Amino acid sequence: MARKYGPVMSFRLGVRPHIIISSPEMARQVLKEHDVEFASRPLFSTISRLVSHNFQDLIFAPHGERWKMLRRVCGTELFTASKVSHFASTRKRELGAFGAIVEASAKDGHEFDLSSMLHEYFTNLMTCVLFGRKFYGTDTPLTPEAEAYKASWAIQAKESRRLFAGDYIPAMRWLDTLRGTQNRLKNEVLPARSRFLEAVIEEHAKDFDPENPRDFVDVMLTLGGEDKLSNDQIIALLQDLLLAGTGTSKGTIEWAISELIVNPRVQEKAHEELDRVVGRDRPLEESHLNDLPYIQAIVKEVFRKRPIAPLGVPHYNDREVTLAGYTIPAHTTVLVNIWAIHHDPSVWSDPELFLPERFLGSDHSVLGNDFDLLPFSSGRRRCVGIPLAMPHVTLTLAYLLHRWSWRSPLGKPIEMAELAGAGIAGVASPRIVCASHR
Ligand code: HEM
Repeated sequence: MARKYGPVMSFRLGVRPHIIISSPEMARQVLKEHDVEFASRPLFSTISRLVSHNFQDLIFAPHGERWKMLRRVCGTELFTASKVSHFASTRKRELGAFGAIVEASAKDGHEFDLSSMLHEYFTNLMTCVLFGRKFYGTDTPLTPEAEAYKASWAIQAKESRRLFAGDYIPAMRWLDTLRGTQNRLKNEVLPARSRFLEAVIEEHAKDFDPENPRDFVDVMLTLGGEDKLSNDQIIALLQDLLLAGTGTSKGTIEWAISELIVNPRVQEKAHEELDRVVGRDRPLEESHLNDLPYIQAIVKEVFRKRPIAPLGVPHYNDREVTLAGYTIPAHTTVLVNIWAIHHDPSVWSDPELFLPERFLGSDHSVLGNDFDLLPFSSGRRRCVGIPLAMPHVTLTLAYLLHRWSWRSPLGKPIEMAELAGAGIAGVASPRIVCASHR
């Protein structure tokens, strides 16, 4: 479509005007030249209320004072280099627990469902970093409140895949009411979330040490002055970080392992590098990652070929903007087609091939400075979790390759189709794989 209609395509969905941007130059204009003007978010009544915890969060916040405060808290308190290294021991512990599960499942050449294991591992990793609790694989049964909270996630995931008629044609809002979404939201999702997370915050408040925070809730409780967060804001932020920090990393690793299975030459080169730098008899440590340029190139190539958020997160302009000669009316939803940019043959040679070598010796960055590589987007709304996402993804992939060789079960080739839903381009079917110990 991008090739047929050009780098700026406009269309209407009901009452809402949209544009889709599909070239690096137009992405630069939107995310850099006109960064402030396009820095807001469209509000969808049903779904926004659901995921934003009654419009208290960061991801869906319009560009304004509340967004600036939450973003500042993330940048200066949560995702600093020192906080990220503070959680290295949590990463090591959770990776070890995940490794034991893979080891047991891979025994005797059995096939197993890597997708559900990754889901549980990344959820545990994030909930430990956020509030020091695990939801999967614990010896102690979950409390009824924790079970209800976990169940509310499944409802949210299901509801957020839907399109709500009333968001596009206000006269049809009755249809959404009839479907019962508002009621499920009011009566099940929001109360379950509040009950569990309120209790977590109260428990933390009893005995936290500001000098030695155990997790993000402790850090948030130490904030004062203009950065002081209400309990509702803490809940909304925890919800955002859990939402943004699990499916994205899980999906990226699923694609990485899939690409390595269908590209055994690349997997072999990755094994060679790991054997040379780490060796098979030593455990892989986070400190090895800087010495693994080929693994890093694989991660970049996965981000390029399989961007997990192919249309990013929608941007929005509160005022009319002139963009490269086009008049973009106020209240337009702006989507940057990251997928099209990453597959543009005028920018990338053989874009359909999986070639990590294209990044060896190149200073191409995924941080939003190069507008032809935008897995985390760019500008003021760029992903705030990059400092955590990079070690989560790179360390997990290096660990999985260091310990095992990966292949598809005999007679069951890996399905490489993409499944788009709620803005995430996940794998179309769970990754059923075999792994042999190296
Ligand atoms: C593979 C991993 C990840 C990818 C590819 C990714 C990608 C993205 C993208 C494309 C956006 C939209 C930026 C825009 O609107 O222009 C975004 C926003 C965001 N991401 Fe990530 N992300 C990842 C992991 C994480 C993690 C681990 C966290 C935090 C724990 C996180 C937190 C956020 C938040 C809070 C926003 C909203 C920022 C705002 O609206 O100001 N992400 N991410």
